Amino acid sequence: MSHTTQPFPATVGVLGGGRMGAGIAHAFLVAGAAEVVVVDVSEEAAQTAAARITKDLEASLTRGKITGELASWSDRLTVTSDVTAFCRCGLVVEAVPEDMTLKVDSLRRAEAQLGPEAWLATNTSSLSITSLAEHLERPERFCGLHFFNPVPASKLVEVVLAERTGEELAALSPRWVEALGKTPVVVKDAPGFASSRLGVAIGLEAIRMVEEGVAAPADIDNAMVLGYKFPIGPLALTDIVGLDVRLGIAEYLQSQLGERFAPPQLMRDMVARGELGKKSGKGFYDYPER
Ligand SMILES: NC(=O)c1ccc[n+]([C@@H]2O[C@H](COP(=O)([O-])OP(=O)(O)OC[C@H]3O[C@@H](n4cnc5c(N)ncnc54)[C@H](O)[C@@H]3O)[C@@H](O)[C@H]2O)c1
Repeated sequence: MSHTTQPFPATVGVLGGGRMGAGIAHAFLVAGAAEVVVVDVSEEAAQTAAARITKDLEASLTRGKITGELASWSDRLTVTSDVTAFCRCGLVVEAVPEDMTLKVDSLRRAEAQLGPEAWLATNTSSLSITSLAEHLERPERFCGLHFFNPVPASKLVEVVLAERTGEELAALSPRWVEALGKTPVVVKDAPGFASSRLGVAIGLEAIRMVEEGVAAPADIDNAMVLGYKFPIGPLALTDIVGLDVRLGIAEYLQSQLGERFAPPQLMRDMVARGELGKKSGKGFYDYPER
């Protein structure tokens, strides 16, 4: 697939090559970006990110989602700890951990490398895009692109428009999402956007039900899957997202929307014990083979 047919910039940057960043890099590569530049915090983290993206590409090849030699994809991928590599990007998507101070610092460092015509986006799950934009030089060129996990298999991307997001970007960004083969949902910047607010509320209530001994995790999940046609139960989904990630989002929503988002003690205890869900091998369920 040629990048020239795509509405997104030919060279796309991703800041933070963790679970989401690697998936976002994979999505732009597969959709035909001429180059994807991933920047992580250290050389070691960059190597881990490169291995993660290569593994995703191999999986897509094995499943027949993409065809050709691995090299034809990996040759268009640059992974580095040097943020100046963003200077050739027309769009950078930030995907560092969910921490306001870290996000502001990271976005400012990325923006400083970009040309005046380049676009900047954040993959934050819950932080205010309008508040993040206050720290940027060009807030009109900044929006939220909220990808879902796992990125290759997820069809949804929330396009979050902040108060100062410009009209040009508001018109362009949903077209980028469509070019990735995904469906854009355009939302106004509000705590939790359209998805996390409701998804986290259901997840927290399910955890409170485990805490109160109402039912076992599998029974709570089955009630929603079989009774309400959820594709996956709220506790299994919390395991996939990561309890630590969800705890951070819940704390933020609590601060913005009130006590109904207060994280249950069980959730705090599990995070403190390192039971983070699928990625740690244990959450509400056990994952012997990660
Ligand atoms: N995990 C999910 O299900 C999910 C879904 C949607 C959105 N998000 C959001 O995506 C973002 C990333 O989440 P994740 O699950 O990929 O986290 P993660 O911990 O897997 O990855 C974060 C990456 O950022 C890197 N990093 C840390 N500090 C950095 C810095 N200063 N500069 C560059 N890189 C740095 C880390 O080394 C790591 O590779 C968060 O904002 C999260 O809320 C997560």
